[in-house]
Amino acid sequence: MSTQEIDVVVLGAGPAGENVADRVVRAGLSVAIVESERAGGECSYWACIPSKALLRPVELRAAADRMPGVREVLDGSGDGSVDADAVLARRDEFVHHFDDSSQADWIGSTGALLVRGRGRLSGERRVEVDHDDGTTTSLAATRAVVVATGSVPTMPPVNGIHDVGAWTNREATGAPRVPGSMIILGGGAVGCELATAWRRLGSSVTLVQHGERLLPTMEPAAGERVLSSLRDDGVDVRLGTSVSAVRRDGSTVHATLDDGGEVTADEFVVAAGRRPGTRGVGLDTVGMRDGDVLPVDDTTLVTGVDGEWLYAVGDCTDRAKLTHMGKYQARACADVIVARSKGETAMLGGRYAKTATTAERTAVTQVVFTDPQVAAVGLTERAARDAGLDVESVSYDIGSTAGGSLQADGYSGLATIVVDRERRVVVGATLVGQDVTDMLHAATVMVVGEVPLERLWHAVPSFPTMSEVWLRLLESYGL
Ligand SMILES: Cc1cc2nc3c(=O)[nH]c(=O)nc-3n(C[C@H](O)[C@H](O)[C@H](O)COP(=O)(O)OP(=O)(O)OC[C@H]3O[C@@H](n4cnc5c(N)ncnc54)[C@H](O)[C@@H]3O)c2cc1C
Ligand SMILES: NC(=O)c1ccc[n+]([C@@H]2O[C@H](COP(=O)([O-])OP(=O)(O)OC[C@H]3O[C@@H](n4cnc5c(N)ncnc54)[C@H](O)[C@@H]3O)[C@@H](O)[C@H]2O)c1
Repeated sequence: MSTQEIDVVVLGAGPAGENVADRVVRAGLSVAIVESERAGGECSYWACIPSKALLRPVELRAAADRMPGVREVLDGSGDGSVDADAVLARRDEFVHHFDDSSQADWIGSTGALLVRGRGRLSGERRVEVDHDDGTTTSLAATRAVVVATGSVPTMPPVNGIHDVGAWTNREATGAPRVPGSMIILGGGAVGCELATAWRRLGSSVTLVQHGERLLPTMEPAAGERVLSSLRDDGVDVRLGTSVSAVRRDGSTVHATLDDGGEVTADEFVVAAGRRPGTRGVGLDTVGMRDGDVLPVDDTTLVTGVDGEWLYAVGDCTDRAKLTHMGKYQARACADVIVARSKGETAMLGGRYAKTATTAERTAVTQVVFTDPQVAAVGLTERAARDAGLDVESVSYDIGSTAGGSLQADGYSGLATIVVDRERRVVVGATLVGQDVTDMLHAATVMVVGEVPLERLWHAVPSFPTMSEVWLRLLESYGL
């Protein structure tokens, strides 16, 4: 078997891997990117894109129902209904009917070489790719190997879970028709978004979350408001319990809850978190354990492996498992590889060097597309206190701004900032409400820029927009 030499080999053509490849090629290095399923990764076909394609129509319909003069001309029903078949058809367009040729063409257009097959490390700077036809390609990376193999769903220890045809995010975002009913296990972002979408598309939904809160890593108000909205929609939310056993009896799944109760449905959906997709990736050939998280430093270099040649980006690092954060890591990773290849290592230092993933620790951003939406950046009050910061948080009702009251009748929303009292800067912000997603970036700039409150005072929000809430928050803090 001959070995092909190439500067950089990337394992996995999800959003993180693709972005490393694109940026490294643009800097003049040669790149092979290995993909075992579809170019574009989980995000494009079974995660971000199809879920948002399901959510946007039901969100828009709910917004229209909050707007007199619009709701009356829709269909007169005012019941929040949408044409589910049309929604599913549009979802199918967004995932290109699972055809990845346009993504593959894009990779080709960057100048990177797309290698179809399952890649695995086979020692220092070596990668072997097993193809479907039984052949193997051997690659030698002269500069670097980047692992970007994403994540896979966690299957909790529930008796019978492997025998009931449980759905993961794949079946749950790709369902060809609206299921009559479903039980969703897990009340994180996946569980809450799927419950919102499928309930409003017509399914009966039971959501089981073992903690006392939905969206437990976010500010408490986020989970509380999403809980209240899901219950108003008719979702049966069970908090503080889990499923101990499941069994399928014909078309019905029976789930036994920890408290002894039983719920039944057509489908059982697992949304209980994700673990790094590193099984069979050959980590054992470079001194790590197969299936482990890939620990990285702030420059995305894998720690504990000598020679500065192995990097990891995206979900497989088990940091913030979000597409945009994976792409942020990817940009840093590419620039680090290029800098090392040119011997320009002096530029690698510094908290705000382009090659540092500082925001991973201080300014992770996330939008959960429930109704209300939740948009958050940086630290929650609790996380800030746990980090030893002296903080105070203030909240303001977005519906009390003129922009909020114009946005929808009875607009309900809450904005919260977490202020570092000593430095007088915002270290975290959370917005909960209709149409708040695009307000997040203002908060992100505040947090990353560490803009002092006294300077923020001069960032005058336009009237009448919901951004006036930023001014009201400063006033509430005492400015
Ligand atoms: C239902 C759902 C909704 C989500 N919604 C959002 C959202 O709205 N916004 C957001 O920011 N994030 C969202 N996420 C998270 C987001 O999908 C992930 O953070 C993102 O896909 C991670 O990108 P990645 O490139 O690290 O991995 P992936 O997208 O998982 O891509 C990894 C790629 O590597 C390939 N691969 C794996 N092993 C090998 C191998 N050995 N050889 C070759 N190729 C291999 C895989 O086939 C895959 O194509 C959502 C997740 C889920 C489950
Ligand atoms: N819009 C977005 O940004 C978006 C949307 C979906 C997913 N994602 C990302 O994808 C990743 C995976 O999301 P997720 O929601 O699957 O994971 P998660 O870890 O965020 O949430 C899983 C939830 O399931 C609960 N849980 C775990 N085991 C359970 C059990 N046995 N019984 C009952 N509840 C149980 C946990 O308490 C937790 O609340 C996350 O990192 C998330 O941020 C992002």
